[in-house]
Amino acid sequence: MLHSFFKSIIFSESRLCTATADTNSTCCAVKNLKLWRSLMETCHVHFTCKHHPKLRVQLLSIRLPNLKMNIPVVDFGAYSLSEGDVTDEQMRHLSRELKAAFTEVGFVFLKSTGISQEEVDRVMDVSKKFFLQPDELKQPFSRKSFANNANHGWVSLETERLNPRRPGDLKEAFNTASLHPDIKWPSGDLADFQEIQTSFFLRCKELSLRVMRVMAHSLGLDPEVLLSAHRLMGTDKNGTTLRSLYYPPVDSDKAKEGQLRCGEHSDYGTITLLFQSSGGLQVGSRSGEFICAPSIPEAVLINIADLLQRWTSDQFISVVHRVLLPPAGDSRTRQSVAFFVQPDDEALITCCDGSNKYPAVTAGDYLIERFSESYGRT
Ligand SMILES: O=C(O)CCC(=O)C(=O)O
Ligand SMILES: [Fe+2]
Repeated sequence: MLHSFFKSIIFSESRLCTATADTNSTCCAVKNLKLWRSLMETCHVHFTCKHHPKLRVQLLSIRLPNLKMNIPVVDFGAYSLSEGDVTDEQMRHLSRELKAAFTEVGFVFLKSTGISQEEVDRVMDVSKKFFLQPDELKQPFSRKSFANNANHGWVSLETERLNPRRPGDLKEAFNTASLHPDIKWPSGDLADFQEIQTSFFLRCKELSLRVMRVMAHSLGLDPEVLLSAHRLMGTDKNGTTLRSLYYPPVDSDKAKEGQLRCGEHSDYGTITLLFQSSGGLQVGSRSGEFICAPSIPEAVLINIADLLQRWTSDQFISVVHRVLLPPAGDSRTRQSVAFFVQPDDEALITCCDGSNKYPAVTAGDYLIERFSESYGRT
């Protein structure tokens, strides 16, 4: 029976679906997952099997309760920061892999990027040293206290709500958003803070430019469409930010109702590069369920952010993610380092397929709007 045929597919994909057909027959089609996915995303579709052209199936109601989603792992060795340019064949291969990840999952682990674990550890160690100081010593570096860049600096515990419907996130952050020579940096025991943050920022910037080149290729675009909108990373005319995050031990009795380490959100800009000290990140599936993302040593987790989703007219998807509180009694801390790639403030983001699916917006205005949601309109 066609109905039971659907059921068997449904269970093998961990999805539920109700289907009816206008004829009774068995069918061997829909083996192609890609085709199946696009069917699943559209309600009330009619489907004709290529092996049984007379068979017409109508899917009536569709539920996607448990998409078993894996974040793909892609070897970026051919275009790692220690290599020169890629060959055409390597570019085609990487483009195919990144495109599949960014259109289907929105996240990818990149291995062999050229950024070493030692470099990541150095940023985490110096950041932790900063966070473990008393608040009075961190206060002079607070976000909003830097004249030339409103996003640069320290964000104290519970200040940001990445999900504005929840209490403030149980995390601290330090945003390196400006590399301007006038910026005041921690000194004394933290004399190497500036050098470590700055050099890591520049490494992430180089990797991002390479990833954007591959992404443009995968979309059949001139690489300049993306690259020319990211000329000013590291200046005060571009919102790109290297953010060190510190999640202190949590006393679950004291946490507020609904409070998380990092509330549900999608990122704002182009892409985000994420380095994690341990697991804890959860990524939303299309069904709305959250799946735990592993922490893979030496791999960089890269995700699509909202402006790039608009830019690509939803070809690349920006996916919601969060960090839960640790289980009761688990007093471990967590650290991560995120590099948020943002287009130049003045860059006008229009749909790259020429459609008007989203109105044009300048990257700077868009970012200010998103900050006002997560930090409150003050
Ligand atoms: O700490 C993490 O792993 C995730 C942080 C995050 O998603 C963010 O700050 O946007
Ligand atoms: Fe995020």
